Formats: sequence, C-alpha cells, structure tokens
Amino acid sequence: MGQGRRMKRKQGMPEALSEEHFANLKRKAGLPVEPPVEKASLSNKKRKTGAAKKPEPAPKKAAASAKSNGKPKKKSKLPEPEADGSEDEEMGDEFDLDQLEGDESSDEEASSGGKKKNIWSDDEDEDAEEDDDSVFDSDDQEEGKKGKFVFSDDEDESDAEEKLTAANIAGLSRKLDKKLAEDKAITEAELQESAMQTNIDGPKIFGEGLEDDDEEDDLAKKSQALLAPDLQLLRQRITDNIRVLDDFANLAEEGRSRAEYTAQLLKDICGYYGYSPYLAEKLFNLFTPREAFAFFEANEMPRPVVIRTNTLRTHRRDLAQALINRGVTLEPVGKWSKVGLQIFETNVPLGATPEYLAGHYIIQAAASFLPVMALSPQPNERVLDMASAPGGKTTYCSAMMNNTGVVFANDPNKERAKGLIGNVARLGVRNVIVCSYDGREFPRVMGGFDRVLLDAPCSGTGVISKDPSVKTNKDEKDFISLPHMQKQLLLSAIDSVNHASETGGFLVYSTCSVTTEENEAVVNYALSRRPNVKLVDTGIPFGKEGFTSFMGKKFHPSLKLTRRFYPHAHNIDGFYVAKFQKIGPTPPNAIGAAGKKSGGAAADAEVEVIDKTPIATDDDDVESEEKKAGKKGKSSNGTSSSSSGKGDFSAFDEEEDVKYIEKAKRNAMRRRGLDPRALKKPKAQEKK
Ligand SMILES: C[S@@+](CC[C@H](N)C(=O)[O-])C[C@H]1O[C@@H](n2cnc3c(N)ncnc32)[C@H](O)[C@@H]1O
Repeated sequence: MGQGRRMKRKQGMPEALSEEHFANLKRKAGLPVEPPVEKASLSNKKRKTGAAKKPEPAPKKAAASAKSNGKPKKKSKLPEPEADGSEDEEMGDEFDLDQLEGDESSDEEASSGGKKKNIWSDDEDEDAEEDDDSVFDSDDQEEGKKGKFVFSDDEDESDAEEKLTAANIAGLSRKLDKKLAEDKAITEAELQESAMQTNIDGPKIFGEGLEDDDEEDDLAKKSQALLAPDLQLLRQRITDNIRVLDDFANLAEEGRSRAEYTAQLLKDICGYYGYSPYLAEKLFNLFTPREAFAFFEANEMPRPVVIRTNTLRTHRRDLAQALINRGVTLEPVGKWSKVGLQIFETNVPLGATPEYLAGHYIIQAAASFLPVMALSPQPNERVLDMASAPGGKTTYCSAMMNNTGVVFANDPNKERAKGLIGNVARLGVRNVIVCSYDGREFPRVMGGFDRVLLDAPCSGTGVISKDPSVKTNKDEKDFISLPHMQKQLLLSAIDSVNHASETGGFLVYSTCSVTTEENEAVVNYALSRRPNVKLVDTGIPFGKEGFTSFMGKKFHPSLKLTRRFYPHAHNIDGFYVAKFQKIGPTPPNAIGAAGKKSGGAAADAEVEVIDKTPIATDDDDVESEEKKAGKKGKSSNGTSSSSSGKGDFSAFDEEEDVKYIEKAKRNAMRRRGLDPRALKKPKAQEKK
C-alpha cells in the first residue's frame, strides 16, 4: 500500500536511487549540481576483450538509451541460459587493466584503507586480478568477522558513473510514471465496477455460513456453476477476515470463533490463489494472518530478474555499462551484493547477448547468492557442492575462489549435470570437477572438504511464483519423504567436512522452501545426531531468524542463527540458510552416517565413518600430525606444548601407537586401492 511500483519490484532492501540522491552526493562532495553533461570519466576505461573492442561508454548514449526506455517497449522474454559451452577462457585475462587501475586502484585503496566505496565499486576493482578476497561478496565475511559485508557507498563515484546511473534511472522513472498513470486509470475503473458489485449483499461464495459439509460443498458447487467465483468479493472477504483476526476482541461477530474465521480465510485463500487446502494451511501457519496474506500475494508476482556478474570474466560496472548500451535498464541488486544486477527492462534476450555468450554473467535468482555468501569459500580450498546442478552456486563458489583450489560439483541427475557443465564452460570456470553420485554416498566417495554446500532438493515452497504447480502437487507424503532425504544428505554433508581444516570446517545447508519440516527440523535433527557441529552466524545482513519453536515443537535455541528469506519481506525467492561449523571429528559410532542409499532402517544403521581426507605421503602425515599437535597444544597465550603435556620426548604410549599404526595400515591399503575396512575382518576370515 502506497508502495511505488518500482519499490515493489526492487530487490531486497533496496536503496532508493534518484537524481536527487546523486545530486545530494555531489553536494556533499562539494561538486556543482548540474544536469548530466556529455563528459565521461568512464571513457578512459577502454577495455579489450578477446572478442571485438567494445565501444567506449558514453553517458549521452546511456541517457539516450534510458530515454528510449521511457517509451513503452515490448518486454523481451528471458530465455533460459543456454549451455552453449562457448569457451573464451582467456577473455578474463585479456582485459586491459592498465586503464582501469588509475581509477580503480583507488577503490582498492579505499577498501583496504576503510574508505567508502561507490555504488558500482564492488569486487570489480579487485576481483579479476587481485588475489585478495575482494572478488567476493563476502570480502569481510571471513569467519570471526560476521555480518560484515562491505556496503558500497557512492561517495567516491565518478561523475560519469553517477550520470550513467541517474540517466538510466531517470529513464526508468519516466517509464514507470507513465505505466503508473495507466495502471491507476485501470484500477479506478475496476474499483467503480467492484463498488457496484459489493453493494449487493454477499453472495454465498463457496457456501459461506452453511452448517453441513456435504450440503455446503454441493451448494458451493451449484453457486459456482451459476455464478463464476467473484475474485473481487473473495479478496474482499479475505481482507475483511484478516482485519477481524488482527483485532479479534473488537471486530469479531458475536458467536463466531477465531477458528471459524480462520477456516473461512483458509478456504478463501485456496479459492482465490489456487492452493491445495493442505499446503495453504501449512504455509498459513508460518505467519500471522496478515503476513500470510502478504506471502500469498507475493507468490503471485514474478520476482525481479537478476544476473550475477561473473567476476572471473568482468567487473560489474563494465557489465552494467555494456548492457545499458544495449538498452537494458538495470541497477545494483542491493547493497548486500557486489555482483548482482537487477534487470528492470530489456530489449534484448538476456540469455543471448554477446556478454552472456562470453560468460560475463549468469541469470541467477538473488536468493541463490545467499548460501554461497554464507559459505564464503576461500581461494585454494577444497569445496564440495553436494547437490549442484545447474551450477549457479558452484560457479559463484569458483568466482569467489578466483578459480583456485577445487570445487567438486556433484549431482546425481545426469541431465541436470549437463546444464552444470555448460555453465562451467561458458563462465570460464577452471577449478570444478563434476561428479554424479547420490549425495548420501559421501564421504565414502570422498571426504575431508574445507567447506561443503548442501543446497538440498526440496519442495520449492519458496519459489511458487516461478512454479505455481507447487500449490497443488505437494502433499503430506512429500513433507515426510523430502525431510527424510534432507536429513540423510545433511549428515553426509557434515561427515564430509574436515573439522581440522586450517581455513574452513564449514557447511551451509539451504533450501528454496519455507516449511519448517525441510528447514529447522532438518537442522535440529543434525544437531542432535552430530554433537561435533554447531550453528554459526550466516553473515548475511538481512533475513528473518529461524524458528526456535514451531507449533509446539521446540528446536535448539541456536536455530535462531539460521536465516529465513521471504518474497513478501525481502522481494527474493523464499529461502532458508543455515551455517554449521564442524568442531570435532565424526564420532566413530555415528548413527545414520552417510553412505546408506536407502531410507528407513538404513538411515538409522550404524555405519563406520571412514576418514577420506586425501591420502598424504608419509612425510605429510608426520607434518600434519605435528601441525595438529602444535595447533591443539597452543595455549591461550600462544605458547606451544605437546598434546600430552609431556614435552617432545614423552614416553611411548602404546595405546596411541596402535591408533597410528592402524591408520598407517589403512592408508597403505587405500593407496593400493583396497578397502581398509577389510582390516576389521576376523582373523580367521583373513587367513581364508
Ligand atoms: C535445489 S537443486 C540444486 C541447485 C543448485 N545448487 C544450483 O544452485 O544451481 C537440488 C539438486 O539436488 C539434486 N539431488 C536430488 N537428489 C539428490 C541426492 N540424493 N544427492 C545429491 N543431490 C540430489 C537434484 O538433482 C537437484 O539438481
């Protein structure tokens, strides 16, 4: 209500961008405030790519294109990104950064010196070339620096960029104003019409007020047949009932209980939005009635189209300029991301622009940036993306890692994995190994990862605007079988993390669903089965806290650290993100540990957890054991002592030796490709 159209479409918690905004910035900076002129400091930022030289960005052109945006245009349909596989791996390296550096290194300095950054000053300055972590959204997201995403400020922005953005936005505003006026006229006409209808005293939509269920259904059907359900009236009753439920003591009719109002409301929601009663109730219960209404409403609207800059190939500001030159109206997705661009309008299919084909961006929902930001993979790490196709998050991990280290991108669905391979190729990602296992086979397949992402298969209740079939095709069975699988996958994911990782030891669990069964209940289960993990802050600067109790169920208090995202509250897909830290080795008798494919009993069977950390050479072994001893023996004041406390020359400890000998034997067997569990076989069997 009262919310502008643009604001409605705007991503997350957007910052209003207007000419006035930039004018204010200029005033602050002591610059004259004037209408846009045709001077572009961007013009000295010539870029070479492996393909043709790009035309120099010119604000005039930008303004012109923004102007043309002011005219009503047919919105282009956004095709699915193609797995075209067009490889131009070297492009990223061929940018002429000399030109950039004069300008952009100042941004780097700014970032390192704590100076504020401009609105386009993201990663771009540093990411493609520098190997500090500024390529990432999570510059300051390293563990221990929670919630410190750098918020780019515009203070340092050059005039041209301000004008560029202002012109782009001005064009957009004009267009939106026009559209707004048209919408207003239509709404007024509709209101007049509905006012005439609401004067008629309530047709009994769906048998309102009738006692007997069968009779009610019959009559409801008849009345529907006679009278097409009047959506206006239905909506009116929905809002009326919400108002009553909001202030029940004062507004309820005498003799009508809260339960009756709620039942009526749910029924109307099913009728109006087309949900199955089962799902409508499940989703309704997550919120207050008013918020539930907002949620259902938001599911009827498309989420903004967002692209993620591939920082392995380009910088966000260059990409923005190139797309603006093609007539795309866009702006940064929000301060929380340095790589996202929200697309308002485009004349060109975003899945077929030269920039797309050259791998400069990927079309990716803003919400799916979040798990990766929370994971915050670091350069040179070993990362597992357990359910990775089609690779939006995998390729973001790679960009954050600057194409170093290795990301194992797993997905058992080979068809989907093709899309993943296509994206990996197009985006010039070189540190990914694609594999295709059931995630529950980890860590048997491989373990010892610095970080693991489990973006689990889910019911999709957070993405109903994209897939409305969810409204009716998910039933009780799904909310039993999916959580069951999610729990198994999560235990496998936990067991695949190396708790002793020098840089990591983290796991992110995410879903694009909002139900507690698939989120808090799964995470709570994992906490109860794995005392060697704890929840930590996701570092994401927005989102609602996870539930610590829900409909009589109590969850661990630390569930508060997990994050829920909603379309109505954050204008992104519904999403859930939980971040774990692994603080100790997997208990040897861990119940329900990974590897058992089937559900049911398998999930509860005792499974030996095998250390799948990459096999080190004997020397490495010694070194890493020493490292561990050193690490663990470090006292709080930083002095080091041996773990036994007996100094370097402590007496032999036979028990401890047995452990090392066993481990060495197992390693030796694995080197020879044998199953180390054979060691456990009874001697008699071995002799045989
Ligand atoms: C939410 S999607 C992943 C999206 C992906 N992370 C991305 O950002 O592009 C869930 C994926 O889980 C995969 N999946 C289903 N069952 C699985 C299992 N048992 N183990 C691992 N992955 C599984 C599906 O094939 C699907 O691609």
